[in-house]
Amino acid sequence: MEDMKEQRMLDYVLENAVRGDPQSVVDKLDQFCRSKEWTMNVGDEKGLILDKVVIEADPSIVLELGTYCGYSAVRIARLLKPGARLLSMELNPVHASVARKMIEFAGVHHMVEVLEGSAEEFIPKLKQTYGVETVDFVFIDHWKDRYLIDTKMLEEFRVLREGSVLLADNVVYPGVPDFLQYVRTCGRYECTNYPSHVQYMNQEDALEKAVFLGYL
Ligand SMILES: C[S@@+](CC[C@H](N)C(=O)[O-])C[C@H]1O[C@@H](n2cnc3c(N)ncnc32)[C@H](O)[C@@H]1O
Ligand SMILES: [Mg+2]
Repeated sequence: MEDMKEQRMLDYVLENAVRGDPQSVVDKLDQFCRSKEWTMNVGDEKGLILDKVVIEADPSIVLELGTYCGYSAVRIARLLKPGARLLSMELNPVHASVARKMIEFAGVHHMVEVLEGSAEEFIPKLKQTYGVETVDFVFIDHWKDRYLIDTKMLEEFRVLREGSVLLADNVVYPGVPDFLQYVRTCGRYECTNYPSHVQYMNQEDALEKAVFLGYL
């Protein structure tokens, strides 16, 4: 693992950020990606949109599909109110391990739980195993061919409530046309598009907010 960029990114944070200060962890992650190696964190530019949508939603229960190294988990957690929970799902055990260390260093581990495995595996267990009745906010940022399937699973297992906010990354690049078409046309969501750029690059990208209207 020492030769992986995820480990180098973690080491950079451990050496340069302030323990217990989530903003400094976010800042040092962005600094690493801008000055050393590109990684797939949502990044500082789209991160400002993520912040705005989280603040507006003021969620108590948050789901994240795709933790990677914990950048967005730390970014979201720093905005949550006391007692709020973030459950973040990550398929890759190396990523999950780095993320847990990042989250612990940032001092937000009391509100963030990394679930190691696929979203498909955890969504059906949210109510019984994790005590989650419904979620207030979902950040969707895992593999792009899973956005639509896992969104439909969130509906099927009644994890969404009227007003639940989905925020999906990368809807332009690399793009998720099946997901976008579904949320924009099925009648169950009110959608807003937030144009931006791919993290740490000039390539156009966007986030899509889809507010669930209920099981119509
Ligand atoms: C773009 S990265 C997430 C970036 C993270 N949200 C951030 O901004 O810091 C996508 C992550 O999703 C994970 N992943 C892919 N498919 C998944 C699935 N079906 N369930 C859970 N995690 C998945 C990948 O291993 C990868 O770490
Ligand atoms: Mg992304």
